[in-house]
Amino acid sequence: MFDVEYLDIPPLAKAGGTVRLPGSKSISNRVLLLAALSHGKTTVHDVLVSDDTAVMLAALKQLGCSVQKKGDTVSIEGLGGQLLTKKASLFMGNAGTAMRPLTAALALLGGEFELSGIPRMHERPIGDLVDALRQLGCGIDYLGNEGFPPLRLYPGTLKLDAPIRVRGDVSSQFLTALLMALPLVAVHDIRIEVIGELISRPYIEITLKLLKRFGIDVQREGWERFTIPAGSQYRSPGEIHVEGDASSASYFIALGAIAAPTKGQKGIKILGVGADSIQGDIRFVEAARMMGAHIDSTANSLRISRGKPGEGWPLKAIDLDCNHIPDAAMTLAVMALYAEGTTVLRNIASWRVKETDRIAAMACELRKFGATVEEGADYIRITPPASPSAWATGAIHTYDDHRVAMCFSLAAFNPAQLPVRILDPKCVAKTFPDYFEALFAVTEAENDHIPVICIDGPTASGKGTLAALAAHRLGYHYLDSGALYRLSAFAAAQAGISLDDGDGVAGIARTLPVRFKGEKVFLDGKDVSDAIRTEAAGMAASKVSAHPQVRTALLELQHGFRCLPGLVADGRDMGTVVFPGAQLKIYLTASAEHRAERRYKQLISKGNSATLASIQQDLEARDARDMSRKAAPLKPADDAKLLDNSYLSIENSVDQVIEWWQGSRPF
Ligand SMILES: O=C(O)C1=C[C@@H](OP(=O)(O)O)[C@@H](O)[C@H](O)C1
Ligand SMILES: C=C(OP(=O)(O)O)C(=O)O
Repeated sequence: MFDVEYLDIPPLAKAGGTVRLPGSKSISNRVLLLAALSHGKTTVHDVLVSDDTAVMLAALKQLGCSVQKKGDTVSIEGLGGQLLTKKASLFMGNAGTAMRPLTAALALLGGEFELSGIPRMHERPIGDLVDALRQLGCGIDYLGNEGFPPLRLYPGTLKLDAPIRVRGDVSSQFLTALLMALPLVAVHDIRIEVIGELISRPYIEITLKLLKRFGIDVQREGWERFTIPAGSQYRSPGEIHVEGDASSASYFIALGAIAAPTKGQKGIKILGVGADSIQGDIRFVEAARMMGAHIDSTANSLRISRGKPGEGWPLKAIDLDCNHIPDAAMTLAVMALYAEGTTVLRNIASWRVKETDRIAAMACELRKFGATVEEGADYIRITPPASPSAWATGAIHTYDDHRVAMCFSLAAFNPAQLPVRILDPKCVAKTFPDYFEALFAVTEAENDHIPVICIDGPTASGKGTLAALAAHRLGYHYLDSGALYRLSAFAAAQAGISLDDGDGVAGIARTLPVRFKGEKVFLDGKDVSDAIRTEAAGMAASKVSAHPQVRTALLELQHGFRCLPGLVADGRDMGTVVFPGAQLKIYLTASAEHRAERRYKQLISKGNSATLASIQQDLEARDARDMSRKAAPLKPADDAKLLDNSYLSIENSVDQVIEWWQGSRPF
């Protein structure tokens, strides 16, 4: 997950490859709760691992359920409809699929419970569900605003003979909650009547299908009346698999529809959902086809490619009732930026009461790209920028809404080739923590568009720490090029090659199996961070780096680190030789005294003996050697910014780098 303040996505050009989707949120949370309510043990495979399922699992544990989790497999020992814990304070985050069904189940099972969430959860309606549960005799108080969480539940006297009426026009989750909870108390037939036009109907289909898997056969008449048969009993299916998330699929379906294919790839292949999906959002496929996407499907996979010019590309605008795909429809709003004509998405009033007011949010953010947007109480009308030059870009505010973050990443394919900034990208953790990693794995940018920040400077200037921290702040990759020389020397020595043998060392350097993780370095999977950071290894590195053959061999290896979304590279010739076209070059210095002092402290803290004077002497000798060598001598690039950190803390140095970087960005 990108745990950064903002993520800058460079202009993207192509897409291709295979995406394996995380598990469906709607199925995961339903199955976890049903497993907890059933008799017996249920093993759930391919469960979604995200914020929304984490709050559900935490609540189930608090309620006394035994939960074993190993990766995306969860085993739950069901409570068999009996709560072991009758008093708890449960935090539901912003998960509607946890808040609403747990409220109903706990209200009916009886006990003293408080259910709360993040501030936005306390603005998301729950009054219709509370009204229905109060008809049943459940004890429920509002702890904040009337009609909204947080709630206090307490035991009441259940009245189950009259039909239960529930409104269906604000959220289908209220009906889902009742359908999942009422089997717990179905001593005789229980009737539910839906008042008002039921929205988001396919989610009720998911509920009914999963209830069936757990032994409950709900009878229904259209969308108005549902009956839970007397004597219904939850039975664990033993093992159950969760499909990939069809709403999450929408971003990659859209990607295949708008991106030119990468060489050798036939568009995007999605594994985990397909024609057999029980999720309503699979019908996003139909909408994407209407807009021009080519989509083939199997039972549980999809393949998407962009239409030929004039036959599906640019996309065609659509006018669509999206009530059946409320979540995935947000993706259509961004696809509309690439369509000819005006797209209208209708019957989406529920957008206003989700993670944020999604109609207002989408309108505001789409306008940042130059689109003309009209919003109504229950629709949004989008006309894209008139020409490539009319496109603009901006920092996309994400309102703690995972879908806003995910769908606007697709704006990086804009024809003006502008980068897109996603603020607070970690909000995707609600349903797809590794969304951006998955996106970058199947997208390509033109090489020059992938940003590189170079930090060059003499030994002990602190450039490694600075570069690693700057990379961390920006979510960029990090290349410690000095380590490559150290690694080459280290690997050559291990292979018995003399450091004076330039060709021999170059042969090793060309295929170094190296990986950086923070400030740690791995060679062939082994952590060699300490082994290559000794003074001796530094001297050896300086020696091998003087061989031009070694520098050439490492050049290609270093270029390979320029990957999406960007790179921070530190070394001695990053800005002058390796990445001469880098977007930002910094030459970091500090006085020899300061550098010697830092190195001295480092050595002493590691238990080594050293004298300040000898360190300073070595350091000056190394500077002289690095600056006077023929191949890529150490010097600032002509366009480098000079940063003397003799009197700066590391935090201040990072802030300075980020400030310069920000200054070069169009946001
Ligand atoms: O039942 C479900 O799993 C869901 C129902 C939908 O909500 P509404 O019924 O409130 O539209 C949907 O937006 C939400 O992401 C998940
Ligand atoms: C509306 C959504 O979430 P929730 O399950 O919290 O309602 C969503 O995921 O788009």
